[in-house]
Amino acid sequence: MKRTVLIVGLGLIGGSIALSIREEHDALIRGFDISEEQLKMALSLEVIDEAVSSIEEGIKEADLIILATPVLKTEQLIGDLARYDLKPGAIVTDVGSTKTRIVEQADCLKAKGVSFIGGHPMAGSHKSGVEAARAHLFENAFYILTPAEGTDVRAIIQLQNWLKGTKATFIELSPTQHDRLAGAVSHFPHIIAASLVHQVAKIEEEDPLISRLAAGGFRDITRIASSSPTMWRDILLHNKESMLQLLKSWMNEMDTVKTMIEAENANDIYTYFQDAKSFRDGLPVREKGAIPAFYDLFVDVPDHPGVISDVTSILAQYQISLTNIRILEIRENIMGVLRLSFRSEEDRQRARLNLEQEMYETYIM
Ligand SMILES: NC(=O)C1=CN([C@@H]2O[C@H](COP(=O)(O)OP(=O)(O)OC[C@H]3O[C@@H](n4cnc5c(N)ncnc54)[C@H](O)[C@@H]3O)[C@@H](O)[C@H]2O)C=CC1
Ligand SMILES: O=C(O)C(=O)Cc1ccc(O)cc1
Repeated sequence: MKRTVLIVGLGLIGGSIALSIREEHDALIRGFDISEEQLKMALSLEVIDEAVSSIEEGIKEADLIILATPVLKTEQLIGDLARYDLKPGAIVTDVGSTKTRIVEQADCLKAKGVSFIGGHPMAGSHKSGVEAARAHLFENAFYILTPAEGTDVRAIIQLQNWLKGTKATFIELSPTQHDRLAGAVSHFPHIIAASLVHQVAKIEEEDPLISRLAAGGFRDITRIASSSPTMWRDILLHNKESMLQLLKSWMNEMDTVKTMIEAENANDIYTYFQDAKSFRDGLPVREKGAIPAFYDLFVDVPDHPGVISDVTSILAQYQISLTNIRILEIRENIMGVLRLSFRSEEDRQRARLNLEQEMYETYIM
């Protein structure tokens, strides 16, 4: 019997995840959306195999449940799930742009015999809706997972396996670190983009010519102001503390700029732009986000059933979390290589030590 996936919220992200799962798994993909129109569109674009008429109907058989709604809704839906019967061993995840409140709320699923693992694919677009969904939307992007302490490592690996069609790079962060970093590189820039647009809209009331001149840099920096207001309202409300801290330091920053201009301090103004240019020019280009590198360990493995579960159970025994596992070059009767990715250098070294004690050959490139 085919394994079953339920996607709740069939918009840009829910639709893209569904398409990426389809690329790698022969699973039955069912979907639910409060918008009848999105649901019909998802069916006709073959993003899902079946529509369900309620979440309760969809979850009974689901091995994997993906919540892909705006984050306040996701928080509420997790509370609803706790009142239903879920399939034992099922994995529940979300794709929300914030993590702390969602992971806290998911505490209520702990007694349900399922694993909740928070997730955030760090790529997307200002477009909404299933018609914009693409299987390769997340390729080369970071996909952040925020498992709560004590989450079964096997469930994390299973989830990464479900999501391997995204071709994203998985990293694990704590929910608070996630919200602090995503707050600065993703959430706060949306406030700035919207405020620049508001500023120009106000000027337009006096001089309508301005919007015809608003091209080039203004268009680049404000593209994200065309994103879904519902989604960004929810994100700001969820990540309130980070937003307030960032607003405070932003205002200090603007005061510094104001002082430099008032004083006509040419050197300081030059340095301000030069330092920003150097930092921006040095951002990683391959990845779609600016998150630090992860730590890979390569392990030679024989072509033998059970070898992967042996490696992962050694790591689990020493409570070392993996952020990614990939099999490289496995062919019949030939030694293969496992690439294990860790969150920190310390985790990588501990993994190396313990695997070598169990006679595995490891190396770092
Ligand atoms: N848009 C982006 O670039 C990214 C968005 N995210 C996160 O992904 C989530 C979804 O965002 P998008 O797909 O962009 O939004 P979207 O607006 O394209 O899709 C959201 C869908 O959820 C549905 N929905 C709302 N309430 C519902 C409910 N109670 N039950 C069932 N369906 C419901 C809507 O009808 C809509 O079809 C959000 O939490 C967002 O923070 C994460 C990464 C990137
Ligand atoms: O359009 C863009 O560049 C985005 O900002 C996409 C995006 C939106 C929300 C996220 O949580 C992650 C990425």
